Amino acid sequence: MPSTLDDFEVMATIGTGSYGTCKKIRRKKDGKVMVWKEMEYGSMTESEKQMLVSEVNLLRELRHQHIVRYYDRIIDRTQAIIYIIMEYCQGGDLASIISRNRKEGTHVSEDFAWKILIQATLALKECHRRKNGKAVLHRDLKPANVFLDAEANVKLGDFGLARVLHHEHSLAQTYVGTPYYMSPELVNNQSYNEKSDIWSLGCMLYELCALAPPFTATNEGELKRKIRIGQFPRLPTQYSLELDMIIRRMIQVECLPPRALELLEKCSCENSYVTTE
Ligand SMILES: CN(C)CCCNS(=O)(=O)c1cccc(Nc2nc(OCC3CCCCC3)c3[nH]cnc3n2)c1
Repeated sequence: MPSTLDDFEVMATIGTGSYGTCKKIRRKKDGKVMVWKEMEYGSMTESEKQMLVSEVNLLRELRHQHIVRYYDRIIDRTQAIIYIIMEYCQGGDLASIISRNRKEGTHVSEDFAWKILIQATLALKECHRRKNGKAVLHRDLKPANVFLDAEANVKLGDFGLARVLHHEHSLAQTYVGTPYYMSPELVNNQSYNEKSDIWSLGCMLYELCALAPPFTATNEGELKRKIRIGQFPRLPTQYSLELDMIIRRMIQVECLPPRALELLEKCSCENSYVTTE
């Protein structure tokens, strides 16, 4: 029996992203707390709607302890809105942690940084594991898309939605924001691939620790130049050389960054945080 909007009650609006609004909801039949993301599709062309359908179908296939679980979708054809129903992450997002640390002049611990690194890399490994020849790329890895559950375990969110967003009519096209995590492939107008996700993950982990992205600039041209050069400061000295080195491996221009699997092999000799899969 497909879900309908009446099966849920809205508890609160969590926020609005580049694709629409995210609301905290409760399923009436059992009280389970979830979220739904509302996306208007009225201005999409047929091919863009097809892309949306295929991205949502890909979300349905992603089942992993460190990826936000997709539960269902409801299509309201009268309002041309699709509601994507997903797992609620009680711990919020990393963007909120970074902005709080910036304000208070504090830093996440080394243990926390390793935990996020390993769990997010496990999530990417799962997505990049080719399923019938088609890897699922995130395409928009950033602190606002990395959530935490009640035990501060990573839940990677909003997979694939970025591709839907960058259709020519979407609001996201007018979405402002400097692309600090732009990978060398994108700087050189090459196609986005798994290693672009790893590059963005490295930039995100760097910002989690240093409270600033590795590459900053006042305009896109300067940012692209800095990314091509690929030099950035070491993490704050409270963080180990090992952590700095592994993040540096992910943000490498000359030789492409490692794949998720290579990273995890490297982590397993560094730390005992690697969760058993
Ligand atoms: C824009 N900011 C001020 C955000 C304020 C809100 N803080 S926060 O740190 O995201 C926060 C606070 C408490 C709970 C949750 N849980 C949560 N949030 C999601 O998306 C948030 C949404 C992402 C796009 C932009 C708008 C917000 C989820 N997606 C799938 N499961 C989700 N669980 C998040």
